[in-house]
Order: sequence, then structure tokens, then C-alpha cells
Amino acid sequence: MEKIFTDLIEQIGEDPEREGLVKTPQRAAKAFRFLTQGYEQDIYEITNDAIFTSDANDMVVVKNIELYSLCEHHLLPFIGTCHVGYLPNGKVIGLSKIARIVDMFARRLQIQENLTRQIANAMMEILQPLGVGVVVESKHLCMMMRGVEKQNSLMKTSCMLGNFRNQPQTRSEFLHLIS
Ligand SMILES: Nc1nc2c(ncn2[C@@H]2O[C@H](COP(=O)(O)OP(=O)(O)OP(=O)(O)O)[C@@H](O)[C@H]2O)c(=O)[nH]1
Ligand SMILES: [Zn+2]
Repeated sequence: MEKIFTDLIEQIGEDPEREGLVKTPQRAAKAFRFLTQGYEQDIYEITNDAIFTSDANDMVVVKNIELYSLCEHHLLPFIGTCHVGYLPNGKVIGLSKIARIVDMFARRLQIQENLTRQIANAMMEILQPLGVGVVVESKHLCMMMRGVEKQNSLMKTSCMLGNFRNQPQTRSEFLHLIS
């Protein structure tokens, strides 16, 4: 990856030997490895068995989980927040693990729709709840600093599974709790 960043610097018309840029390929490669580390993770590993038996049967919501991802079309960041809710079915998950699941899928090349669905599917797989709702709201730098250059547009995506999809009341409760 370092070689690729050296080539990129050259293609831009810059001098990779210039003092400020000498270590840039190394830094950029390290940054990119971090920003795409989600490819090396899986949900069972990151949740680390923090699934607990519980007779809780009311909705659990974690909102305002900040999210940094990379748009798969331009390799530019999109930045936003994610809200996740589920209806337990005999099991609950460690609170931090929901944010870890969000990060695992965010740290890949993504479009927001797929990211939203992948988070919801992972919650279903690991917890088998009665339902899951995921809402993501982000600003895409590819739309702000280039291209159409719109600074205030916000993309909102949602994925509702199980009761969150079938029962309007459950969906409304979730949307009310995250509003
Ligand atoms: N649906 C969706 N589109 C996205 C996302 N991130 C970026 N895009 C869009 O992907 C599209 C790629 O369109 P192209 O026409 O192939 O690329 P482009 O010429 O760079 O397009 P412009 O951004 O309009 O300049 C653009 O409309 C982006 O706004 C995302 O998460 N979801
Ligand atoms: Zn983009």
C-alpha cells in the first residue's frame, strides 16, 4: 500500500521526496489499514460472548453512535450517527458491542444503504431478537467537497426487521425513542 501512495503523490504532481511527504506513504497506508480494518473482524469475535440471558422484553435502544465510513465510489469519508434498537427475545447484548458492530461494518468501503442493512442483519444473527431497527444519518464528503458540492444535505437510511418491519407500533416506538 505504501508504494501505491508514493505513486499517487507522484501522479498528483508532487515530489514524494519532499521533506513533508517522505513519511506520508507510510502514514497514509497505516491510516487506510485502520479505516478498513472491519474486513478482518467478525461479529462473533468482536462481541466476545457478551450475550446475556435476560427476561427483559421491552425495547432496547442505543442512539447517537458516531460513525466514520468510506464511500465505495470515491474513497472519501461519510460521517454521521447510527441508532440501533431491538426487542429482546431471551437475550441481551453488551452495550458497547452494538457500537463495535457499527464500527466493524463502517470500517469498510461502503454505501450507506448496505451499511445500514449489514448492521441490522448482524444484530439479528447474533441475538435472534424479535426485531431490529437501524437508522443511519450521514454527510458524504464526496457530495460536499467535490461533485455537486452541497453542504447541508443529510442522507437518512433505515432497515427494519422482524417486529420493527411488521408492527407499525413497534416501529413508531423506536422512531420516537431516537427522535
Ligand atoms: N445510494 C448511495 N449513493 C452514494 C453513496 N455514497 C456516494 N453515493 C453516490 O454514488 C454516485 C456515483 O455516481 P457516478 O456518476 O458514478 O460518480 P460521479 O461522476 O463521481 O458522480 P457525482 O458525485 O454526481 O459527481 C454519486 O451519485 C454519489 O453521490 C451512498 O452511500 N449511497
Ligand atoms: Zn462518494
